[in-house]
Amino acid sequence: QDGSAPAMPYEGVEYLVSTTVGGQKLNLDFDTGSADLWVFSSGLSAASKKGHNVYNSASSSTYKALSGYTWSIQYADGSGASGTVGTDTVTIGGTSVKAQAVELATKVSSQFVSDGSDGLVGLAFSNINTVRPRSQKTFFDNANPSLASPLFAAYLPFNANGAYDFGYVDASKYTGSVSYAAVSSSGGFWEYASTSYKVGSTAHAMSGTTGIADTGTTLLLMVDSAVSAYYASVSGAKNTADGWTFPCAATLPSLAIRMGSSAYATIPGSLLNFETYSGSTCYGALQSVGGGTQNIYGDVFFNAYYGIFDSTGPRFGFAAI
Ligand SMILES: N#Cc1c(N)n[nH]c1N1CCCC1
Repeated sequence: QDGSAPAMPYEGVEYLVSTTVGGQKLNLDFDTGSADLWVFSSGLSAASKKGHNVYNSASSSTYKALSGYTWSIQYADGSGASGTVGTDTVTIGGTSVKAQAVELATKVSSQFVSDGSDGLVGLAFSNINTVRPRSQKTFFDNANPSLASPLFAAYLPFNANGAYDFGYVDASKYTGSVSYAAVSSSGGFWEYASTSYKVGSTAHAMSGTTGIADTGTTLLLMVDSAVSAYYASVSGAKNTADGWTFPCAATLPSLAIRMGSSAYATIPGSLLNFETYSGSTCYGALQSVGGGTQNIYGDVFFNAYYGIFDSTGPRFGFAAI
């Protein structure tokens, strides 16, 4: 049951995909960095529901409660949500899963109330799903057996409509050839070795570092050694309390990231200026991951590369768009 669903850019911070849950339409944030499918539900306070589409299990004829099951998730950015669980039919583009675990939010943090999404579709590995007493499978894990090829792909062009393809690689969405990085899923992420990078044409080691392909994060978050080396080449760059800024007039070098043991993915300088910070000062799309040795390659990466999440291996494929 292959299919493709449009992904609409929202305020430059995420891409939303129209998804039906029990016949009810919601705009969900597809997140390859987490593994819970959760939705704004009728059980939320009126204040939390403001501005959102809300799923009401009582009006779905195909909803089944999972009695006594709960979920609670905290994201690295401090946001979070929690609630109860049931199953329902979830349809994304042409791909449908009956009895998909749907996590009903009865509490959401303020970041989600002011965000454009009506919930998330987690597409990381099911071993990090938060449902208790028994963890639940992701939409991709459930759909996988019905797909022609056991994979899905993310096409997220900068400030333009993109797509998530399920079950096939769409050759019309990229140029050149696909390179692959071997994935280790033990941490629950689409994680691969990422042990060097280039600022412009100058290569630097980044030993012992990995990267995760994370469509639920907006920016490129990397270890401090790489971020400092990058901005050392940008005159006027400063590390402020809010993160790295630089003069908007600066010419930004490209950043090539080694993916697995093979090829580099090159992010052009044009994609590394995220937004105006204040006046003629701009804010970088490359920021510090804050600690540890795991880089988070978010939407900015996907603005330059079609990403293929292939459960054979598993492996992560990338091809320039
Ligand atoms: N923090 C964080 C985060 C991440 N690393 N992947 N997805 C995230 N979120 C999805 C919704 C809010 C945060």
